[in-house]
Order: sequence, then structure tokens, then C-alpha cells
Amino acid sequence: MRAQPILSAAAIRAAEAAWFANGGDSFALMQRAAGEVARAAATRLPPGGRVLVLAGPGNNGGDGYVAARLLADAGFAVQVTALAAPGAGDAARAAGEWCGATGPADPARFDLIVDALFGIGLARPLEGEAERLVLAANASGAPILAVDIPSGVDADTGAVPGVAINAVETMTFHTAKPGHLLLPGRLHTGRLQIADIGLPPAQGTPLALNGPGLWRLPVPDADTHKYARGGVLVWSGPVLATGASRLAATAALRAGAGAVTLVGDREALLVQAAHVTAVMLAEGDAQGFGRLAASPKVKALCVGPGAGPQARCVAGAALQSGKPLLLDADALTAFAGEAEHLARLIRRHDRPVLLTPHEGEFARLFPGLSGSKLARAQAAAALSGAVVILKGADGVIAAPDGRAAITANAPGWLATAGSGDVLAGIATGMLAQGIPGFEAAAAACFLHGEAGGRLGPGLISEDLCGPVLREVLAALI
Ligand SMILES: NC(=O)C1=CN([C@@H]2O[C@H](COP(=O)(O)OP(=O)(O)OC[C@H]3O[C@@H](n4cnc5c(N)ncnc54)[C@H](O)[C@@H]3O)[C@@H](O)[C@H]2O)[C@@H](O)CC1
Ligand SMILES: Nc1ncnc2c1ncn2[C@@H]1O[C@H](COP(=O)(O)OP(=O)(O)O)[C@@H](O)[C@H]1O
Ligand SMILES: [K+]
Repeated sequence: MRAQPILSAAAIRAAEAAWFANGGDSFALMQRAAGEVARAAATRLPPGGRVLVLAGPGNNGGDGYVAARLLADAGFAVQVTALAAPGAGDAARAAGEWCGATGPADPARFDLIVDALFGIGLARPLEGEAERLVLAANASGAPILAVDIPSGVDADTGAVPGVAINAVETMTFHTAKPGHLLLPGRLHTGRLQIADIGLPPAQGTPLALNGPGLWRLPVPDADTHKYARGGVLVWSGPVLATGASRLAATAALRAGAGAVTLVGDREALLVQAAHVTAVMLAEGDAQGFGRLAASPKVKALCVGPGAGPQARCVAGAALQSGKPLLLDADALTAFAGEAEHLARLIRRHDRPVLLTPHEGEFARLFPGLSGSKLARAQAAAALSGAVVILKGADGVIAAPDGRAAITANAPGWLATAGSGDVLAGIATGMLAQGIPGFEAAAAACFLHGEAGGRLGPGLISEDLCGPVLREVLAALI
């Protein structure tokens, strides 16, 4: 399976420019794009159905004019409302070839609205007539098919600085753009369709949609044994907060780690003992954790879920051990405002470190970073030397080498206490099996999302590390 690249507006323009430099015809590209829009529109229309095309001043509008002509030729009743006449180039040529009904219209009278106001050229919030058209289209009740990206959504960040079209479907070209996948843009995009319009396939792009094309799940060899599959240590929370670490430990085991041990104080372990069976227990403080981590059987460490007051010391011992490591929750907050110091500890050894903050933990750890979710995760990875999973519905995975992925399969059912602990456990389980950091993080996010999708309503975090993870793994291996 191939990875699905995601290109920024600049990268799309560069791909287009390279193609033109090789003799590619820009108007032919516009016609192919519009052909895909017309095809998608036709499948949503009754015979002879009424279509309103909202056309902007740039090439997005140009796509709209060509689509209008193709739909009219196919027997649909098409009207174009133009924001401003295109000045020159392909868009002006497309507008010149449209000779059907043109002018203001009540969008509620149409079976479908085609949004061709702005695409990747959006440069500022929509105001005035553009804003009015968008609000009227959204309020009309007619389904909206967006051309390339819903007008008003920033293609690179998913931000909506003003108003934006609420599309049921978006027909984009060549590859997805970050703005289709990052919030809030994703909520405006509806069903995302990606059409091949003849540009050469994007290769070696650093950003991709998270999916099985990016990683391969480990399959045990016939002659393996539990320590060859990878031993994991998870730091247990204190006596009244043991659940989070238990979820992580169970998930690590489910994800394929051969042997998982919870390490903590005796009181906490007595609580753990009442709940776990295959997961093992070992008494120890921060130093004891470090000693246990030195064992060659231990291939990955997880510190943070419910870690409590010892989080900083245990994270320190874990970082010092040089073993592949995941830091989550309390272990991230323990380094609040000290990202540079954490980075020095991370870079002291050559092994993968995963940081898995939610937005709150991210802001505490990296208070100086701003920008889109993608940009912030990438900056945090570059700064820290760790693979960063910036969690949420549009979870971003970023590696220090510049690679990044956006996860789009996670349902809202995952927004429940402890679900991040399960994610931490799955990722640690992947690390223990020797999967490199970026791939381990991306695979874990995808598995977590798939499990959430299968469980759906009523999901609690215990379920996530139950048999569903086995089903998801089996479907992907
Ligand atoms: N790059 C490609 O590979 C292809 C691009 N095509 C289309 O071309 C589009 C990009 O075309 P353009 O670069 O002309 O950009 P757009 O059509 O997205 O918009 C650019 C125009 O809108 C103005 N503008 C931007 N934000 C505004 C705002 N908030 N209020 C008022 N005016 C605003 C700009 O000054 C400019 O005149 C794509 O989204 C796609 O639909 C397709 O034709 C086929 C291939
Ligand atoms: N709306 C949502 N849609 C999809 N996934 C979500 C959503 N909200 C949260 N998640 C996921 O659920 C998990 C929550 O993790 P976290 O906030 O650390 O919770 P906890 O600390 O309770 O485990 C993360 O993996 C996150 O990506
Ligand atoms: K659009």
C-alpha cells in the first residue's frame, strides 16, 4: 500500500510549475479539474437538476466556469453567480467560454451549489459580497460541492479566519492539502475526494495521511520468544492513581510487546495486582526503574500516564537509560517550560523518544511555539529531537527529520478519560518491537483510531485495549 501524500499550497504550485516547465498545458489542467467537479456534481443531481455555481476571480473560479459549461452541456440547469470577473489567464478564458445564465440568485432554489469562490489562493478572511455569498449558501439548505477546498478555509493550516463554506463534499486535485484534514477545515470539507488531474505523482513528500502505507506492523518470527518480541517497563502511578499506567501496560501487551512490567511502590502494586494477570509487577523507585531499564530484556519504556509526583525523577532515569522511550502526561508536565533541557536529555542518546502531549500539555511544554497544529508539532519535534504526537481529532505526528503525518480516522468517541494512556501503551509496544519512532507513533495513532471507530458509542478506555485491538491488528497485518 502506498502512502498518501499531502501537499501544501506552495508544493502544489511548485508541482504545477514543474509540469508547465515541461510543456504541460495549464488550461488542459483546469479542464481536467473541472471535469472531475462536473462528474461529482452530476452524481448528486436529478436529471435536469438545478445547479448554482459560485465563481471567484481566480483559477478556482475558472474551474467553476468550466464545470458550469460541462454541466450545462450535460443537460442540467446551471446558473453562475460571479463574485468578480476574472482579469486574465485561464480563469478569464474559462469565464469567456461560459454563455449561460449569470447573475445573483437565491441559493435555496437549487439542487446543488458548486463552491468555486476561492481555493488555495485564499489570502485573507472573506468579507463583503464573498462573505454574504458564503453565508447565504450555507443557510440555503442546498448541498454544497466545494472545488479544491471549501472557500474560506486556509489550505495549509485548516484555519477559518472569517466565514467558510460548509461542504458536503470537496473535490480536490492531485493530493489532499493540510487544510482538508486539520481542524476546523476538516469540519467544512465533508467527504474528501482526490482526483488525479495528470500531474506526475508526488514522491518523497515529507507530509502524508497517516495510514498503512507509512508503516508496517511487526509479525513475530516462528522462533521468537517473549523477550525477543520486546520487554516493556511502565511506571505505575501511586496507590490512588493506578488506572492510567495499567491501561498503558495492557495496551503495550496487546500491541505485541512480549512482556510488560509495571514498576512502582508496594502500595500501588498491591492495587495493580488485583487487576492485572499477564502484566507483571516489580517494586522500585525512580532509581530502581533505571536499574530495571538497564536489563537487555527491556526494549522500551513508558513514563507518564498517572505517574504522579515522581514523574520527573522517573523520566530522568528513563532518559538516562538510553532505551527507546515514550513520555506522556505527568512526565511532560514535569518538564513544563523546560523544553530545551528536555531536548538535551533526549539528544544524549541515539534512540527513539516519543512525546505524546494533548494541546494542554503541549502548551505547557512548548509555550513559545505557535502556528498551525502541523507547524507546532513539526517545530516541537525539531526542537526536542523527539517524535511528537500532538493529539486530538486531527492528531499530528512529527519527526525531528521533518517527516509528518496527519491522522484522520479517529472518531470523537475517543475523547474519554484514559484513551491517551492506551495510545501511549500501543506506541510503547511498537517501540519495544523495534519499530522506528515515527512509524511506531503513526501506527499507534492509526490503530487507536481504528479501534475507536469499531467500538463507537459507549466506548470506554478499558475497551480500547480489549479484544478490539486484536481485531484491528489482524485486519492490518
Ligand atoms: N495548482 C493546480 O495544480 C491547479 C489549480 N487549479 C485551481 O486553481 C486554484 C488556485 O487558483 P488561484 O491561484 O487563482 O487562487 P484562487 O482562485 O483560490 O483565488 C485567488 C484570487 O482571490 C483573491 N483573494 C484571495 N483571498 C481573497 C479574499 N479573502 N477576498 C477576496 N479576494 C481574495 C486573490 O487576490 C486572487 O485574485 C486552485 O484552488 C484550483 O481550484 C485547477 O485549475 C487545476 C490545477
Ligand atoms: N474529538 C476527538 N476525536 C478523535 N480523537 C480524539 C478526540 N478527542 C481526543 N481524542 C483522542 O483521545 C486521546 C485522549 O488522550 P488524552 O487527552 O491524553 O486523555 P487521557 O489523559 O484521559 O488519556 C488522544 O489519543 C486523542 O487524540
Ligand atoms: K472553493
